Amino acid sequence: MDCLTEERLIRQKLKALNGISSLDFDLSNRTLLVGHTLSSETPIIEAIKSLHMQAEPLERSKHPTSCCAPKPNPVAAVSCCGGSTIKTAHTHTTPSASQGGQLSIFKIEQMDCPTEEGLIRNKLEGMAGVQSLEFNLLKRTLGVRHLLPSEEPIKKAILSLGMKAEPVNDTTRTRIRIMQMDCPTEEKLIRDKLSRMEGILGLDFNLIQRVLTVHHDPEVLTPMLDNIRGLGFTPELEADTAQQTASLPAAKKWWPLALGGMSALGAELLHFTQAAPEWLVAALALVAVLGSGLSTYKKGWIALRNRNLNINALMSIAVTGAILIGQWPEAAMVMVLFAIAELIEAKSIDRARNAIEGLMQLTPDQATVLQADGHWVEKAVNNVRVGDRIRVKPGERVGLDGIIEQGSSSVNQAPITGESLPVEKAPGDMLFAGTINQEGALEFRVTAPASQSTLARIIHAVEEAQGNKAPTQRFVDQFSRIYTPGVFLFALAVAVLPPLVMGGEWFTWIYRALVLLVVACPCALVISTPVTIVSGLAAAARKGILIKGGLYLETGSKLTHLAFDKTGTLTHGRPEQTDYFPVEMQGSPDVYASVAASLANRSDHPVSKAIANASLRKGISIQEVDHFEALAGRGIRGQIGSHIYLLGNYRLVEERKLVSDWLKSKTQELERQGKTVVMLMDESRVFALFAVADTVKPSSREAISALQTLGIKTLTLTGDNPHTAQTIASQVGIDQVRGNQLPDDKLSAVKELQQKGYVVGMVGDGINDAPALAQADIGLAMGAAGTDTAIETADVALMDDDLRKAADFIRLSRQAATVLKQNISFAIGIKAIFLIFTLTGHATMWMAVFADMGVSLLVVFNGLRLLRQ
Ligand SMILES: Nc1ncnc2c1ncn2[C@@H]1O[C@H](COP(=O)(O)OP(=O)(O)OP(=O)(O)O)[C@@H](O)[C@H]1O
Ligand SMILES: [Zn+2]
Repeated sequence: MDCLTEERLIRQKLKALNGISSLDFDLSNRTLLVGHTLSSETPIIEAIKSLHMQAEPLERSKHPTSCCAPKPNPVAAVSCCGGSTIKTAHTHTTPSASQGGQLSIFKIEQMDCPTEEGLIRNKLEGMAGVQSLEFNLLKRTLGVRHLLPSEEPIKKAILSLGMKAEPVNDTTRTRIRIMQMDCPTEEKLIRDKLSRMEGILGLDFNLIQRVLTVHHDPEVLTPMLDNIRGLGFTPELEADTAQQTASLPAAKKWWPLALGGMSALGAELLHFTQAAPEWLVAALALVAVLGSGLSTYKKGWIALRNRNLNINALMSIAVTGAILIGQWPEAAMVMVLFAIAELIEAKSIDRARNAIEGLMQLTPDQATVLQADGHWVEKAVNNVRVGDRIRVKPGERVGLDGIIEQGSSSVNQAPITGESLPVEKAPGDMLFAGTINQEGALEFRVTAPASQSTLARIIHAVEEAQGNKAPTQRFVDQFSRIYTPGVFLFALAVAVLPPLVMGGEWFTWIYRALVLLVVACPCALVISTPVTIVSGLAAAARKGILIKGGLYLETGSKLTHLAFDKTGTLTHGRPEQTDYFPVEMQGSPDVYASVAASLANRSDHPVSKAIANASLRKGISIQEVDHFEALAGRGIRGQIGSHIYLLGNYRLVEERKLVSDWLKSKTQELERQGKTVVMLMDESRVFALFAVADTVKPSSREAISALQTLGIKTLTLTGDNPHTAQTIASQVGIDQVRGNQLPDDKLSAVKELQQKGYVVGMVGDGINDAPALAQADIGLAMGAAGTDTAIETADVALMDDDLRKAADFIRLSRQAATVLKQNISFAIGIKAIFLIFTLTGHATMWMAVFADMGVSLLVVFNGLRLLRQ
């Protein structure tokens, strides 16, 4: 547990347990303090285990606020407000036996459409020892969590489906000799560093041989070596490195299909004109079927052997059937049309896939790096290290993430934020890989290796998102699992029942049954959904909206409420001090200003920053602060000299019973002007009053009205006081306001709406929003480009600070939902029509294939339309 993702997971899991009163996360120490009334810690540990994390109890809490006297036997006792400190180990990169399974990742080149997914799922799901499967059709990888002693049975099972599974771990296992590494201290250092890296799947230390074996993604090799060097070690790659690069699938030959097409046309023509003997027609048809359909037959046979009725099996049966009843030209035409349809579909899916890969090509391969001797050298970006200094010329694309050290320029950040209006950048500002420097030369210091740049992380997240299925996708998968066998059985009945029972003609009814087989193909349905979702995700990414899965893309269309926090979301989050009133005069007013500034200087909270900055600008001196502490939702506390001071809001003054009439009316007056008031006090007196004011972002107003046009109810949940909150809310036009919200209040506000049946999104940026963001149906993070965690933890990450993107997201979601609905009703509608036509004898087989192909193409193109958004 070392990032907000895990915090969120655990929070959601434990919330469901009865008897848990509080959760206190400390990510930096990987500890979690649980306040609970449970008789033992076992349920907590079990719950965490179910998340694939390992929790070890450290001790009973000696928390000062605990109402319990220390117990003689702290472990056995049941306490009224027991606290348990639990240490969790981050294990999702190196799974251990204790979580019940091992994760093997395979690359399967032939697996790129839902047909293959279904085939593999059927085969593996029933297999003893297999626990769960995770498909990623875009990356063509399959993750299998299992209890098997080796990966061989899995590989075999996949091979029996005609596909080849390459274990990802084996393709990139690198042995690194590190001479300085011979004791556990060094092991821990390296383990800590590397296990946090993306793309590292496992670490094996051999301290005797001083060799570290790493299972990793090929592209992280360089940054990994750099990280090891960064720890002061000299890694040497072993000569016998077992590194193989997975071979690309051979390009499909086009001539058999062309030959098949010509032959099919020829057969049809000869048959129609009766210009040639029937055996020639049959021969031509056979050439057509074999030329265009051999691979369909192969795949169909494999599917049938595995008792799976996929499209290939259906087509093989239909075509064979047509041949058996002597419909040669028809069989040929059907097979050829089907092969062409498959080809076009594959190309269309590639287009959706490439839309994401296209994002990656935005970064240049080379960067100009400053050498120790003062020269500038062109280097591959993959070899550039964190800390290197890079130069970008005007008009050049930035190769890596970094912080500007020299020069100023305007930068087009559209590849990251989707906003093509250039942004002014000066020393100290972040620069992102993939963005375009416009008129000035810039020099910057690299802050992340190429593989970990913001853009790389966006692409990675979009790729992962594809594995996170939308509800519609699940529905379609399930539907097609029933639909296909259903129609198949129906076709069987149509073939035999009318001739047997009603004296129908065998030929007619068998033919109709064969047409039904073609109609039974759920291809259009199955294919349109992922294409639509991927297109939606890619279109969003290009606009600077990172959606973390089809689920959120779809849920976005159902949102009824959107909640915002105020600071940094509606406002700029950079308040300025506007007023200062010393309450008690003792010498110069600067005395209290200095005390307040000293405390404030220690905090990152925008209110504190404003107060510290105001004093610093006036040249007021800052003093040493001891025992500094943040008081959530209230303010801060610290010791200066021998005296303890507090700086915080009215709630803090009330709690210390230091309220006076003057203070109350002054505070309210300032708050009504939209200012935030904090006071400097100790335990017995209030010394001074400060007011700070934040400005509303011009885009917020527009964003709120755009949301209201979309019919979304807006509401503000803020830790700030209700008066200020109300003033700011009316400036931007927000419907509802709740002030004085502690993190838990924000969470219950979201919950309350959800219990009324609403679908709630929450936009926030601060720590105080984390619980509410987790509770919301969709948690949106703002300004994600600059922060590491936002991209990883939010459900939807808006790359810049522009709230209008929230409206864009909802609009895109609704479009995607519409396209999904259109596609599904269109696909099912055409099937229904054909069902009737077939039974009444109006449909021929090739019409069915033609219609099926037409529908498939239409729905795929309809899905791809989202890309152009
Ligand atoms: N470190 C701090 N320094 C000064 N004042 C603080 C500090 N922390 C909290 N406060 C006071 O407590 C109030 C609530 O703080 P909190 O962090 O919960 O919300 P916020 O950041 O003001 O608003 P939002 O919830 O919209 O982000 C602040 O408005 C401020 O008056
Ligand atoms: Zn993690």
